[in-house]
Amino acid sequence: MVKSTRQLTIVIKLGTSSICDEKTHEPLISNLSLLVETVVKLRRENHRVILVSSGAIGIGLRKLKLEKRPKLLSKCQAIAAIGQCELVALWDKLFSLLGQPVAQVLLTRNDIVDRQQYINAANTFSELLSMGVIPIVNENDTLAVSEIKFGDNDTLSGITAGMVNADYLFLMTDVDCLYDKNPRLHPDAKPIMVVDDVSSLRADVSTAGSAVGTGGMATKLIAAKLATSAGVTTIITRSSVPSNIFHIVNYCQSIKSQSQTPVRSSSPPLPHTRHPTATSSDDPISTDLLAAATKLEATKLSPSPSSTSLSTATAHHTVTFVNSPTPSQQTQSTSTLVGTPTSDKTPLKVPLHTRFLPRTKAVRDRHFWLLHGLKPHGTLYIDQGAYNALTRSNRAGLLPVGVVCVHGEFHQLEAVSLTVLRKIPQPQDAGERSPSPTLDDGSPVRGYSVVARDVGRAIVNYSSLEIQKIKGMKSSDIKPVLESADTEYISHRDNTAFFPKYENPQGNSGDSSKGSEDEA
Ligand SMILES: Nc1ncnc2c1ncn2[C@@H]1O[C@H](COP(=O)(O)OP(=O)(O)O)[C@@H](O)[C@H]1O
Ligand SMILES: N[C@@H](CCC(=O)OP(=O)(O)O)C(=O)O
Repeated sequence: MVKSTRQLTIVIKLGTSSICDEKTHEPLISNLSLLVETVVKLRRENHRVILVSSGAIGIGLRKLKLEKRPKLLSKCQAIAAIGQCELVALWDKLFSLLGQPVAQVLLTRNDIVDRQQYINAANTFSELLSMGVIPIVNENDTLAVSEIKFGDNDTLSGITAGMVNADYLFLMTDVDCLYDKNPRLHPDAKPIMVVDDVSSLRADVSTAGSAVGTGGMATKLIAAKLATSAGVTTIITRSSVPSNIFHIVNYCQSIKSQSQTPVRSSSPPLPHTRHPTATSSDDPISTDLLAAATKLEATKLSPSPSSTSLSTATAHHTVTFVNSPTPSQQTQSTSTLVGTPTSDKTPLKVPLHTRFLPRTKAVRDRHFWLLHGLKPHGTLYIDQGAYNALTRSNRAGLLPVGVVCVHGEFHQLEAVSLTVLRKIPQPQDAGERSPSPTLDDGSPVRGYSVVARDVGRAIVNYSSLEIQKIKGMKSSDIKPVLESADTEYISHRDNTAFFPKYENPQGNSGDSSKGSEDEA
């Protein structure tokens, strides 16, 4: 049972490797049944659950008695169509045995690029959840070609979790957690228990996973980054013991409630992970991470004044409670429950998992959609003045004067990525020798250097061709140059959004703005 006084929204993503056998592609009926039991228990406790289920292609392969995925896209799409039918029938059958209604939701990226359709999808989820139904989500593989594909269900689950403002996203897979390297290839891989910021994580996720899975760990990290930015606690854990979800949620909830209360100065030093080998059993493992994690989250809840600025922007610290266990710890770890006492002095029993901490300042609703629902069709390179104007507390829109360079071809009302450039100061004295500005850092313009790439998104009011003509100009020049000017803004402030790391750089009041920001 989940010890939460309020209703939680939990998104559970199950990868292909957890749904069907890697070689035979036979459905893993016992796994699926256990998951169904867990989800139904959560429902009976009044929590809201969404299942993101992969497996259409795997199940389709088995139905057609094919050994592996064909290379041809249209063949894969046909197989997915066959498999999806069987997959949802299987889920429906299992949930029906326990009287739980389900609904199928198939999405492509294109479906959520349009704001109204995004809202429609969010409203449908909301209705289904309030009816007590379990939405079962998959990518609509039959329609999705590369340009309009999420590409993997990890990303889709991250977007779904953000869309419904979930409390938890569980990425259930065939390993216990994230390791510092692939445990299938490296038996000495070390588990990573808590991640504060995915961007600064040091783990090798470059190697592929199971034969049936799509993205391996790399796409799980993308999903974790996406979901945590929306305030969703994200967990990677093994799928074969779904009831672990209860232990993990209880553990996280108790950390949350403890982090609201002052941390005692007698908190023990940061403990080490206790885990025998990289490829562990399914037994729940207890750790004594609670106090340390509580301490960490208390720090997050009352952060010290930030010293982050754009030019010096560094990622938050990453906490990876990683340690090579000594042989004595190895023996101890599987058998002893060493939870740090909670307020009621009960040790907590926690199965192995990786927990990605949610951002305290969550990106929600329209901003989440701008950053993650849209697909950028090009890049606008803006100067630092424009960046300051767009991110200060009384945010401005983007004017032509702040745009230095345009890359890609796009139409009006399409989305672009934003990159910030800085002008390299030139020596006053012409005789003074200084390094001539170069394009070494990948800057598209001589005399400028790149401060930060892909800091945010903007929906533009002018096409790339039009912006090429008016970039660097005053707004009053738009009409003479383009012969018409619907708006002075290249992008309205409601149509721009910045990733959390770049959202509010310190000292960016906009007061000292010059040039573009004067106008903005
Ligand atoms: N650093 C890592 N830590 C854990 N697993 C990793 C890591 N790097 C690669 N992997 C691989 O990722 C796999 C899980 O991804 P994947 O096969 O796509 O699963 P799913 O079908 O559940 O999405 C694991 O089986 C593992 O082999
Ligand atoms: N939509 C595809 C799954 C794609 C996918 O992301 O698979 P996985 O990496 O196993 O979660 C299918 O249903 O087969």
